[in-house]
Amino acid sequence: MTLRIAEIFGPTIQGEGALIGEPTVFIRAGGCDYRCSWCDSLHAVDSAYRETWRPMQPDAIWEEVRRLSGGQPLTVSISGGNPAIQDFAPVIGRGKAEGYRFACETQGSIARDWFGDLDWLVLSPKPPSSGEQVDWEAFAKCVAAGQGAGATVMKIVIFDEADFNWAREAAARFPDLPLYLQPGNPEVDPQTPVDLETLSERMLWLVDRVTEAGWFSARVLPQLHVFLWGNKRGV
Ligand SMILES: C[S@@+](CC[C@H](N)C(=O)[O-])C[C@H]1O[C@@H](n2cnc3c(N)ncnc32)[C@H](O)[C@@H]1O
Ligand SMILES: Nc1nc2[nH]cc(C(=O)O)c2c(=O)[nH]1
Ligand code: SF4
Ligand SMILES: [Mg+2]
Repeated sequence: MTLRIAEIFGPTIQGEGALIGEPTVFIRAGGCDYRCSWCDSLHAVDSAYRETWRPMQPDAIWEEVRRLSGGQPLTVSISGGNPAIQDFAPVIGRGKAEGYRFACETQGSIARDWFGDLDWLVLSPKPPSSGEQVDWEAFAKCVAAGQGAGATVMKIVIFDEADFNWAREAAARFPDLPLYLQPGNPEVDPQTPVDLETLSERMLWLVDRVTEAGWFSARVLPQLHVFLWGNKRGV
């Protein structure tokens, strides 16, 4: 069995959500069933990049993670694209046998049995600004598939007032999931430097909105890696 892999990189730090700041190696799967208007990982989504995705056996993927981490167990972050398109069970199995932990980032459109093998399942339903429409039945199946997982959390990207209002309703559907909000980064071209002032303004706006609304169950975090490295790949 081979998997389509866009990149494997690290160790770096997890820049988003519940595990922010934690050293991690990323496995980025190629291919996505969504086309978010502001996707910051188009090189793992757009079929124009297809020929850059490597077909890899689970053993080869695992060897690369082990090499990058020097054989020292850490948290492996599986992202994409949508990693749920493919079967990561064999990779997770190999890693867990060696004491590694696993987190996975997915939009929650496709449920997988292996979600239950994860230490962290990060479900990131997409707000209106993405141009995508959430299938809440499929999303609920992802939550159910993650039951055996160490923890399942929700992470929502917010660009504007419409996204904010949508996020409040989305969060209310799953009140038991710990909730992370992150401001959207409007500049996703790897060639264009990010404007730190714009990012700070967006973060401040979101903090203001959350506090004004008395939304005290939410945590608001920036994309730390974008502040540090902009849209550079492989970090
Ligand atoms: C690139 S996606 C890959 C995993 C999966 N497809 C998903 O969307 O959850 C990883 C995370 O980056 C977030 N993201 C993508 N583009 C972004 C942007 N322009 N600004 C802020 N977050 C973004 C997504 O919402 C998701 O939470
Ligand atoms: N450092 C770092 N943190 C991240 N958190 C989520 C990422 C992703 O693209 O899935 C990401 C990424 O690409 N780099
Ligand atoms: S679901 Fe994730 S990887 Fe797919 S297009 Fe949207 S942000 Fe990008
Ligand atoms: Mg990213």
